Amino acid sequence: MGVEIRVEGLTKSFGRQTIWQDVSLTLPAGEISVLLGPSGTGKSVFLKSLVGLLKPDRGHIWVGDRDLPYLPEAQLYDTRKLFGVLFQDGALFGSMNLYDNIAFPLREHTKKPESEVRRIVMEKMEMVGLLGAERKLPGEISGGMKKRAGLARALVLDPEILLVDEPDSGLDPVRTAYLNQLIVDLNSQINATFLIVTHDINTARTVPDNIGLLFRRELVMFGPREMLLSSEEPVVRQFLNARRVGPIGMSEEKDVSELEAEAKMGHDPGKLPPIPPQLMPSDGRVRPAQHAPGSWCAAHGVVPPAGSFIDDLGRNWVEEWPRYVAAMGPVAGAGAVPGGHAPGGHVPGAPGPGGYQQGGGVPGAGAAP
Ligand SMILES: Nc1ncnc2c1ncn2[C@@H]1O[C@H](COP(=O)(O)OP(=O)(O)OP(=O)(O)O)[C@@H](O)[C@H]1O
Repeated sequence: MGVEIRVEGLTKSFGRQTIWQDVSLTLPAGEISVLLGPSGTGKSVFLKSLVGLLKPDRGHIWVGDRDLPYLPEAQLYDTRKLFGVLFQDGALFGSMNLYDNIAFPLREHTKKPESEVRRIVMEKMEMVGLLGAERKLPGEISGGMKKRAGLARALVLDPEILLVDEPDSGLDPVRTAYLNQLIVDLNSQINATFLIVTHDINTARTVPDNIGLLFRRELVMFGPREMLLSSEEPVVRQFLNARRVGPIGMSEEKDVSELEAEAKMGHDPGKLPPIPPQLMPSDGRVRPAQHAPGSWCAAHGVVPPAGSFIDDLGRNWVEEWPRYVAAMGPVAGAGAVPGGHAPGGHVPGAPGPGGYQQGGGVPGAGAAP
C-alpha cells in the first residue's frame, strides 16, 4: 500500500519571485491525484519539492513520520527511494538502450546481482508493454514508448509514491488515452500513491481520485474529483471546462476591465457539464483506493450536473456500482477503502465486461501506445 503524503503550509520562492505559498494538501495513500494549473504556476516545482530536489522556504512535507525538507542528507536519500518519478521527457540516457536505462536505478542504488536486475527489468518492461524493445536506443523509439520506458524505470525500486510530470506532453490523444489506461492499471497493480501533473483536461476529468488546482501562487482547491467537477468556484470551473470566460487570462490573470467587458457582453460560464465515469483498470477490477461513483456528491448533498456518471452505453454507474462491485470484487490484496468514501469509479466508454464476469477484459485493454 502506498503512503500518505501530508503537505502543510508549503511556500517556495526563487529570489523575490514567490512561486506558491501556504500550500496544504493530503495525497491519500494509494489514490491517484492530479495537479493542474496554468503554465508557470509551479507544478513542476511542486513535484521537485515533494521528492526533495528543491527545498521549500517554509512548511512541511510529511511522508509517514518523516518531514522531508528537514531530513539530514542520509535520511533524505533513503526517503527518496520511496519515490518513483517520471519527468516530462522521460529523462532517459540517450546513449543507453532501454534495458540499461531501466536497470540504472537498480545498479545505482542496490547491490542486486545481475540475474535479479534482469528479472526486475523484464517484469517492469512487461508491465508497461515494452517487452522486445530492450535493445532499442531512446532515439529510435516514439514519444509514447519513451514515456513508458520512463515509467518502467520509475517502477524498478517498487516505489510507494509515483510522481508523473505531464505524461501527455507531446503525445497525440490516442496515445494519451493508452497512457492514462496504463497509469490506472499500474495503480491497481502496485497500489502506490500517485501524483500526476497534467494539462490534459480529459485526463484530469476521468483518471484521478483527487484533483488540485494551482493559480496565482495559491492552491485554489484540492479534493475528490467529484468535488472539483461539480464546483462553481470560477477558477476551477473555467479551468476544468477549458473555457475562455472566467478569471484566468492569457497571461494568467484577467484584469478588471477584461472581466467587466466579459460581463457587459453577457458572457456567462454556462452549465457545468456532466461528471464523466472514472477510468477503470483494464481488467475491470475495482482499484483498492477507488471511490464509488457519486459517493462524494451524495455525502455532501451535492446534486451532480445532469447526465453525470453515465457511460457511452447509457448505463448509470451510480446505479450499476453495487452490482458491479459484487460481481468483480476488489483487486487482490485490497484493504479497506480509505477516506470515508465508499469504493467507486468506472469506465468511460469502455465499461467493464458485459455481465461483469470477474477477470473478464475490457475492450482495448493492455494495448501498447
Ligand atoms: N531552479 C529554478 N530557478 C529559478 N526559477 C525557477 C526554477 N525552476 C522553476 N523556476 C520558475 O518557477 C516558475 C514555475 O515553473 P514550473 O516549471 O514549476 O511551472 P509549471 O506550472 O510546471 O509550468 P508548465 O505547465 O509550463 O510546465 C517559472 O517561473 C520558472 O521559471
